[in-house]
Amino acid sequence: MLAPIIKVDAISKSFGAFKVLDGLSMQVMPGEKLALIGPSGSGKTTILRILMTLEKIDGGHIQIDGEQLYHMERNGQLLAADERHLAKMRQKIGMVFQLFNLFPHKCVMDNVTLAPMLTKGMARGAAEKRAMELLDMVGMADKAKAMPAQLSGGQKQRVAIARALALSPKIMLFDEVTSALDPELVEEVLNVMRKLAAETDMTMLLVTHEMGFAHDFADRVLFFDRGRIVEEGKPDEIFRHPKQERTQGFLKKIIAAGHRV
Ligand SMILES: Nc1ncnc2c1ncn2[C@@H]1O[C@H](COP(=O)(O)OP(=O)(O)OP(=O)(O)O)[C@@H](O)[C@H]1O
Repeated sequence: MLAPIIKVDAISKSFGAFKVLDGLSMQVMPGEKLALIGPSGSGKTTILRILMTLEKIDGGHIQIDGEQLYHMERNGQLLAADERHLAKMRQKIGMVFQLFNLFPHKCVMDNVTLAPMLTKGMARGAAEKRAMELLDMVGMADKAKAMPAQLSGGQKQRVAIARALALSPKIMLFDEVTSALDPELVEEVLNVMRKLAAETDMTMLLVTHEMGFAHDFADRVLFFDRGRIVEEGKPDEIFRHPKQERTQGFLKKIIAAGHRV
């Protein structure tokens, strides 16, 4: 039996008095392509940031690739995080953000090679060779010497994807990666993600408001509402035959706004 690569068990997370995640549990199998959908503020970004260790949890358990991310005390409190352990776990995961977050003063090539050289001690030559393969894969090999400011949003995002892949993660997290793009640039980024999904066996989690893409891309769709997963299923089940009223209401609004689901 294949074991889940991500196991989230009853986690909670509050920002001040506001409970963003409320006993959230989910499991992801290796190689699965998951879409996380749901209303604004339902906790989708927060769970990705937690998996990436950019946010800590208040309670619950997370296992990634067979190892606990955090250790808890008996009373359920988080023990002080072991930074070396977290750094090791973080290398299993790549994340692409809505706003690219490229290093503005570094060229495309240096953006991609920095992490492998710094965190894995990779030699420059090997890091550049790998970076060129990745830039080629996202169609950006001819821009290796360009600075981020010279690129379109779609090009920046494709570089950000190459950069996230440079540490050869087992899991890739995509947080609304096309939301900040002009409409005509969305497709070039989605095409890279389609290619990644088709050509690699990476586990991919995608937070998106592009329901049409979520439908085509995902093996399984999770519908989030108020910090919990209210419904999950295959794309056709969720998009064509949602069972829960809240899922139905959410999709109705999306369709009424003229979007494809
Ligand atoms: N660092 C933070 N400090 C305070 N509040 C936060 C922080 N991060 C997120 N929140 C709040 O937590 C809630 C959930 O945010 P989250 O970004 O996870 O939702 P989301 O489902 O991804 O929404 P969206 O689709 O709008 O991105 C929001 O109300 C947000 O304002």
